[in-house]
This record gives sequence, structure tokens and C-alpha cells, in this order.
Amino acid sequence: MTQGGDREARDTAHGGRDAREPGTAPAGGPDAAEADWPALRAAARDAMSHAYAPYSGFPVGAAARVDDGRTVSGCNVENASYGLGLCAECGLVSELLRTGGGTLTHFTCVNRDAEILMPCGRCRQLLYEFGGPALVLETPTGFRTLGELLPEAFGPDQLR
Ligand SMILES: O=c1ccn([C@H]2C[C@H](O)[C@@H](CO)O2)c(=O)[nH]1
Repeated sequence: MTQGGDREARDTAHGGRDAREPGTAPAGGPDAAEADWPALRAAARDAMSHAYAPYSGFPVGAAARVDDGRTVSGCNVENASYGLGLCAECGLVSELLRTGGGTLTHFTCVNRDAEILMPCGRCRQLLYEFGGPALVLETPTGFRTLGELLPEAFGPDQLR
């Protein structure tokens, strides 16, 4: 595939509904107040109830709002080959693309006790691809943007 073709593939994967590039926020950036956090937490808890985590015993559910108002979610899926386990964020990103793409604007992640979790480093990078630095995350210490949690990130812009 040509470089242009790659670009086209990324734009299409990202939604392809408007002129925004991957990894960028809606104009003005999302605001924490725009999201229905109780509903997002409930979606994350529901996702967590489907987790497959027999090795760690640590089921996780993640949920996010998309810029078109959709909610997407995912759960962690472990494997007998331990290193192959998938974090909840992997499933969330897969559902984002499967259900029409778009940009993630608000994100939360919970454990079985409904406590808010920080996404691991790898998952911050996964989220960066589809939310960019303006993505608002609920953390145990309050709302943070992904730009704060993954500063000076490597992202789609570096490949242009
Ligand atoms: O952001 C995170 C951090 C951890 N986990 C999962 C991976 C593993 O299955 C379990 C324990 O680390 O929690 C996630 O799903 N998301």
C-alpha cells in the first residue's frame, strides 16, 4: 500500500465522517461536564461482568463516549499464555471501529469493586490513537486529559 493509501486507511478507520485527522479532538476539545459519567461507569461495570480473567483474578471493564454520542466498552480477556492477555481497552477500541469509528471523548475504567482504574501505559497509547490528547479520563484523583497522562506522545502526527 502507498503512503497515501495508508493515510486513507487510517482516516477511514477513524470514522471518515469529517475532516478531522486521527488523534485529534473535536473543535474546542471535550469537556468533562459533557459526559454522563454515571452512565459511563455503569457501562464499564457491565463490561467488567463479561471479563475473562481467571489468571489474574482481576476483571476490568472500560467504557468511553464517542464524539457522535455512542458509548463503547470492553473487558479484559486473558490467556493461558499469560503474555497474550488483552486489556479491556483493546476490546473497547475494537468495538469503536466495529460500530462505526469516530473519536473517543470521555473514558472510564473500573475493577470488580467499581473502583476507578488508571489505564496502563500500553492502553494510554491505544487510547491516544483514537482520542488524542484531549480525551478526558476519569481517574482516582479526578478528571485528567490524555495529554496530561501521556505527555509528548508518539502518535499519528509523527508518521505524516
Ligand atoms: O488498564 C488496564 C490495566 C489492567 N488491565 C487488566 C490486564 C490484566 O488482565 C488484569 C491485571 O493486570 O487487568 C486492563 O484490562 N486494563
